[in-house]
Amino acid sequence: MTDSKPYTIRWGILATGGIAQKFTKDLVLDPSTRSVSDVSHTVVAAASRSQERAQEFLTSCGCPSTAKAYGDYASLAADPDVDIVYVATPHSHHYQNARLCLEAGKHVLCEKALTVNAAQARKLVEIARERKVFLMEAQWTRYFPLAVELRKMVSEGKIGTVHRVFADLSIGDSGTPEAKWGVENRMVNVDLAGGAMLDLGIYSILWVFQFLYHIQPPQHRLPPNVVSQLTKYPNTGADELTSLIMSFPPLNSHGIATTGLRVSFDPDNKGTAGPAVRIQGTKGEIQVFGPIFRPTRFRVIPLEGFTSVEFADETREIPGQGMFWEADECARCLRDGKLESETLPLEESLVMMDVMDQVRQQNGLVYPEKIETLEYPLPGF
Ligand SMILES: NC(=O)C1=CN([C@@H]2O[C@H](COP(=O)(O)OP(=O)(O)OC[C@H]3O[C@@H](n4cnc5c(N)ncnc54)[C@H](OP(=O)(O)O)[C@@H]3O)[C@@H](O)[C@H]2O)C=CC1
Ligand SMILES: O=C1OC[C@@H](O)[C@H](O)[C@H]1O
Repeated sequence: MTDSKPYTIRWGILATGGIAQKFTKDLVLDPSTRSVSDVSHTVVAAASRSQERAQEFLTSCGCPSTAKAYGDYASLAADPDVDIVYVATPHSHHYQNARLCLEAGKHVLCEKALTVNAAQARKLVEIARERKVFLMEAQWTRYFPLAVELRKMVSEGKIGTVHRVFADLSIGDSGTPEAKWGVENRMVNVDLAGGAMLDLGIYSILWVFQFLYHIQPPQHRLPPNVVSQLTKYPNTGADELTSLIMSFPPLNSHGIATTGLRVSFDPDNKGTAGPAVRIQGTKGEIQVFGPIFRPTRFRVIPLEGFTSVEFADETREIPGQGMFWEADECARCLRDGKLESETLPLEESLVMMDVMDQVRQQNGLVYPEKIETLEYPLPGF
C-alpha cells in the first residue's frame, strides 16, 4: 500500500523583500490547487535585519502563527526546526548568506543570480558537497509546466536540430531608467551587484542554455564561447544594456541573449512586439511570449506546409505566482535524497556564472571588492 501523506518540508525565509513575499505566499498555498499531492510545504521561521519586520512578514504572508520571527540571519540558520532556507537578499549578499546556511548544515534554495561571480558560486557548491546538503539556484522559470513541455518537445526533435536561440528580457518603460531607479535601488546599485545582466539577463541566458546546453547529450554539454557588449548606467557604472552572442560547441549553434533597462521586450504592454524567445531549428521554430521569467504561451511554427500549434499555459489560471513549482522540486529532491536538481544541476549554474564573468571581463565591469571576495564571514552581511 502506498503512503498517501505528502512529504512536507520546513522552510526558513531569509529576508523579507519583494520576492521573499511572493515566494512565501506561494509556499503557503494548498498544493492541491495545482494538483500536487506528493509534497507540501510549511514555513517555520523568517529572518530579517529587523525582528519586527520578520514578524510582520510572517503575518502578512499568512504563515502559521507558530512560525518564529528572527531579527538576524544567523539565528535562522541555527534553528533546528528549519530544513531548507530560501535566500532572498540582493545578489551582493547571496555568497555570505547562503554560505552561513550551508555551513550550519541547512539545505538552500538561493535566488538568482547564484552569486556575484563564478568563484563564489564554486565555493558554495564545494561547501554544499562537503556538508552533503542540497543547493539550488532559484531559476524558477525552468520549473513551469510550459518550460518542461518545451524542453521535451525540442529534445524529441519537434523542430529538428536547433542552431539558434534568441532571448530577450528588457524592461524599459515610458520613463527614463534614471527617474525609475535612481542610484540606490538594487537594480542599478553596484554595492548590491545591481545591473541588467545579473538580474534580468540571466533569464535570457537561461532560455538559451535550456536548448543549447541543458538538453544536449552529456558529451555535447560544453561551455560556450562568448562575445559581448555592455553599456553602463550613468552615475553608478552598473550595466544597463547588455548583449551576448554565445557559440556552443560542437555545432557552434548561436545563442543571442539580450537585456536592458532602457528599452522593452513589450513596449505597449499588449504583446504587439511579438515573441521574446525564438528557438530556431532545421524543421521549424518555437516562439515563446514573455515576460520570459513567467512565460505565458508558446507557438510552434513548423517548416512551410505544416500547421502551427499554439500552447497557452493554463496553470496561469491557478492561484499564485508559480514559484511553488521550484519549491516542489526542492521538496522532491529532499525526499529522494538528491543534493541537486536535475533540471538545474549545479555544474550548469557554474557555467552560467562563468559566462557572466566573461561578459564583465570583456567590458570592464567590476563590483566592489567587498562583494566580489571569497572572504567569509564579513561583518555587515
Ligand atoms: N525569481 C524572481 O522572479 C525574482 C527574483 N529576484 C531576486 O531576489 C533577490 C532579492 O530581490 P528583491 O526581493 O526584489 O529585493 P528587495 O530589495 O525587495 O529585498 C531584498 C531584501 O534583502 C534584505 N537585505 C539584506 N541586506 C540588504 C541590503 N544591504 N540592502 C537591501 N536589502 C537587504 C532585506 O530584507 P530584510 O530587511 O528583511 O533583512 C530586503 O528586503 C535578488 O537576488 C533578485 O535577483 C527578485 C525579483 C523577482
Ligand atoms: O527575477 C526577476 O524577475 C522579475 C523582475 O522584475 C525582477 O527585477 C527580477 O529580479
